[in-house]
Amino acid sequence: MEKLVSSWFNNKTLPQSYIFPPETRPGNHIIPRSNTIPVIDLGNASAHDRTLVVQQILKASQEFGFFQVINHGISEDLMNDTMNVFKEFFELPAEDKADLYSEEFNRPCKLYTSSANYDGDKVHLWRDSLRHPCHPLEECIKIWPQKPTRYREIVAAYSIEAKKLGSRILDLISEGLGLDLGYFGNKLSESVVISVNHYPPCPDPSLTLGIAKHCDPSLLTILLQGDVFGLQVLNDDKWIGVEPLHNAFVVNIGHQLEVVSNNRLKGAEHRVVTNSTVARTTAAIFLNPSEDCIVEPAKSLIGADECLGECGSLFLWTSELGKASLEGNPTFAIVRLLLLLPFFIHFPSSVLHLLFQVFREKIMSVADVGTRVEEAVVTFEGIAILTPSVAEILQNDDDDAVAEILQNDDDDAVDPHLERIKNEAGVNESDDEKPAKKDQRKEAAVAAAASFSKESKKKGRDGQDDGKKKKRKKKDPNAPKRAMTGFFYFSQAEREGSLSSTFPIENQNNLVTMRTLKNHLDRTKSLPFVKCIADFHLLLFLAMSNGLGSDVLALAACVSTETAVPEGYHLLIESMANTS
Ligand SMILES: O=C(O)CCC(=O)C(=O)O
Ligand SMILES: [Fe+2]
Repeated sequence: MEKLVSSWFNNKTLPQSYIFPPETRPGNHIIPRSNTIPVIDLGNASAHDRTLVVQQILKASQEFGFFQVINHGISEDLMNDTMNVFKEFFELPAEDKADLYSEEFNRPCKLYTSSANYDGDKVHLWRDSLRHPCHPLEECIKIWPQKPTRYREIVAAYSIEAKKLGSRILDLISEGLGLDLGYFGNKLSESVVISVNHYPPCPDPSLTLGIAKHCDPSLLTILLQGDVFGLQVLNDDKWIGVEPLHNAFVVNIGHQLEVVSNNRLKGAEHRVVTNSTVARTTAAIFLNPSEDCIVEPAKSLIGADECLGECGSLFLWTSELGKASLEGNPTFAIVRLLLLLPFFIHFPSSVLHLLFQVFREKIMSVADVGTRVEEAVVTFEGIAILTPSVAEILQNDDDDAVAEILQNDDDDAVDPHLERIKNEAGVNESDDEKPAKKDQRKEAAVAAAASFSKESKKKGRDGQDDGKKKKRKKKDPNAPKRAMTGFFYFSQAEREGSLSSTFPIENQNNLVTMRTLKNHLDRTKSLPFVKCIADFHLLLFLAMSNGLGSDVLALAACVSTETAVPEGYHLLIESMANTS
């Protein structure tokens, strides 16, 4: 509680831990506040000008990823009441807020400061935040703050209206994209979370940030920004200040909408600067897909030249998006990749798991996370586990194998991943989790287990495709421990940290060339070749260079099963490296 900026900021100079490095701090130059971000009059949307409004929204979403809406149908009184009740909340005496303060990542309703991972912050953010779910209301409202006394009543009314507004805007977007009306309804926008930000006056706004540069991992965000300036959007490499407009909402496209729109719409990076005179309070409503929702590009938006599942298009897609944001903050590039990977990949599921593991580790290791990265990872994991390919496997697979995996509780198991699956499935679980949550987790674990069992049945122990179903033998308790499959090998290796992804990631400071490849091969030459190439970024680099292209799939399969790389590929890669 004493870590909250609002608990200690008075009369202090800016502590070192809040000072951003020169390249990311706002500095002293004045960012113009302008009305460049389009302002769209939704009052016109119901009349004959609907098509025009649809076009304006689409254009703004493509060019800026941001727009403001006026005449949106939410009353001025409700907007004012909501803003006031949030301000009053932050002004409450400490003892009235103490119960809500938490540093626990998963606590659904919590008051916290800086990011969701205060101890992991490289630099702290100059903000306190109250965050909680808003839907379904009857369930959520019970955990909301009880003070100020009108909090629940006002925020309930507000969150219902904000969700309705979000759905209206999503309907206009679906119309613009040529999708069925209601395409974004139901699961895609079912989860509603509010994040109330409070930025106290700051002793030196040039050195710190309220929120570091980020892109929202939501589907759509609706922001009540009040009348104090602070939000800036990155456009064409320049920061634009978003002018606070009376009675307007700021709307922005999140990562999930980028994915569904197959990158037709873009989620822009934005940040929050502080000021030295007045506190700023804002409330962002995030419309997110529900946990069990499959998020994928709408079929009708996939062009004829974008062949899903082909390695080439995967890499094209990701590298294009990746490069754009690598220039700024590599974390967000990784998050983008995470969100996109499952839909563009037909790697065997074991390789897919491996990639996820590597990415996850990478995200966690990039310290400059700004905010919300963890949430993106959580969202991603929900999505990843329910990728269409896994769903398909589930439909066709025999349940015996899955059940057997889940019920096998002997603890000589050498498979850390299996342990994780079992834990996720609640085997031996004695906690008091809610049954619905448990069911969801179980489903997810069954999906993960099914994908594993399918792969291992298909491939056999030695990684060769034998196509035949093996009869399961009864287990001999004295038998030696079985060898690990490639999949488990990597899970284990990752746990022990030996699957460190050492091949450099291309970004503006790091140009990855054939020379880089040569250095990497020289450094790892004492290892079997398959281990030298067991690195996602190396595989990515190979896929993007002329010469290997979609053959990288075959290499990835060798990596996943830890089988020898065919001599031809080995020689080809060596000779590519030697051209440096
Ligand atoms: O407070 C603001 O102006 C923006 C907040 C924001 O970007 C967020 O909560 O994701
Ligand atoms: Fe944001």
